[in-house]
Amino acid sequence: MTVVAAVVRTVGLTKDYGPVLALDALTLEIGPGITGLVGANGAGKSTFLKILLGLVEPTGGRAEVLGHDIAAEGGAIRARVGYLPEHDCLPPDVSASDFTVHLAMMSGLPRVAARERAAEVLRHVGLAEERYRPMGGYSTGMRQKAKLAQALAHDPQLVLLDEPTNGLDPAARDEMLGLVQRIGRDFGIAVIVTSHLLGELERVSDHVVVLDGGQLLRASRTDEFLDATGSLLVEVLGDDAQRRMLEALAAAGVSAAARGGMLSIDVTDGAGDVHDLIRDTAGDLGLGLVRIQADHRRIEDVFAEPAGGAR
Ligand SMILES: Nc1ncnc2c1ncn2[C@@H]1O[C@H](COP(=O)(O)OP(=O)(O)OP(=O)(O)O)[C@@H](O)[C@H]1O
Repeated sequence: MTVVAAVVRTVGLTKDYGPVLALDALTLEIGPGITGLVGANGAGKSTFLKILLGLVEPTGGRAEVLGHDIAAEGGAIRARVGYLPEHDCLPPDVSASDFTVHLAMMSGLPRVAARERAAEVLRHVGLAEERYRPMGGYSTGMRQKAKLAQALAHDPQLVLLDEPTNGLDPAARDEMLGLVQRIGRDFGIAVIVTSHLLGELERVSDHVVVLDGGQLLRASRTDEFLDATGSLLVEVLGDDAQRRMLEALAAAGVSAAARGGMLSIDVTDGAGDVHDLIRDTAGDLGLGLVRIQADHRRIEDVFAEPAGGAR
């Protein structure tokens, strides 16, 4: 059996910025693959990534990245890890090509190899055409791609992506999530990607880690996380559709509640049976069944539950 080493391991990792406790004794292990790091604004996600890179010093605890101790081996870590920072960091007068070549050379690649590598990563992120234009004229989506390209320039084993979908419209967001998925699945690079939206990360992550107030709220495989939701969202159309559907389901012993224009239906006792029951009930009542979908948990719902894992 292959033993898969942890990509990141922390023990009691703590960071206070004076009175603000950004990370509160965080003990955590992150494996290979794509890990979504989720939490509300201020939960400590950016601080966590910056500590792993040696950009911020912890006030307590310890951490290892790819088996290297952050306190003693920052150089070795930065040589193997790529970073997409949350905030804008691109010089406006420089092209994505020059920027990426420059960073690849700073990481130790000779000029010719750096040029080849930059062209390759810029093509991967979809900036082949525009790569010679100054980045000041780029759209937000293009800027995020340029930030992603520089994170990949030195062929890292792990990339830390801080809110890569921030400020993107839905199409650009989908494209960025597709790129994140390719980096993890096709290139075999471990990815830790943050967002304040669980919904978008569950699509691409193998694992999800939820931080709240600098503490670990939950860490599990994404499919376990989704299973734990235990409910379906159902949309029905017709006269007084929601009330009639709720009554019929209650009579069949299934608990359900109205949520916005949808019904949230408990399926903890067997999703297959409940699917059939919903379809048949809507049919019997002469209602149009528009859709049945898994009830995707929102971050607020996770925070509303007691800490300590799945229900
Ligand atoms: N340099 C700093 N000085 C003082 N407080 C800070 C500093 N950086 C972060 N904080 C505080 O630490 C807490 C955690 O911030 P952090 O940026 O790590 O969270 P986050 O989950 O990444 O949120 P966001 O997405 O808003 O950046 C917040 O309360 C923040 O205000």
